[in-house]
Amino acid sequence: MVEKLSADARATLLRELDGWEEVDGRDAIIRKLKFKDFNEAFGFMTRVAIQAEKADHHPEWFNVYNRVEVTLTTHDCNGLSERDEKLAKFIDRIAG
Ligand SMILES: C[C@H](O)[C@H](O)[C@H]1CNC2=NC(N)=NC(=O)C2=N1
Repeated sequence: MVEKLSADARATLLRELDGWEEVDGRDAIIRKLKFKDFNEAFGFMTRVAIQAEKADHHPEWFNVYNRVEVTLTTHDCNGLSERDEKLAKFIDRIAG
């Protein structure tokens, strides 16, 4: 069972993260990233995919050439959980 973050934990998380925004109309966060080219973007996605599979927590994402948009939420609790926190922090570490 996965629990939603408390309102406090959620607010703290949004302050700690780098460039994430709340998604309109749903309990989710999105970060829009731009890379030098497709190779850099896909390299990033590969690293996130390996981490996501390990943690059994998967992003919703969109890619065109050098742009990647990552949306995080936890379907199992219909909102943000510690799983999103961990994956968002991983993404911030590797995105620089
Ligand atoms: C059965 C399996 O553990 C679940 O479906 C996992 C897989 N990946 C997931 N990813 C995300 N983003 N949210 C989930 O609730 C989720 N649940």
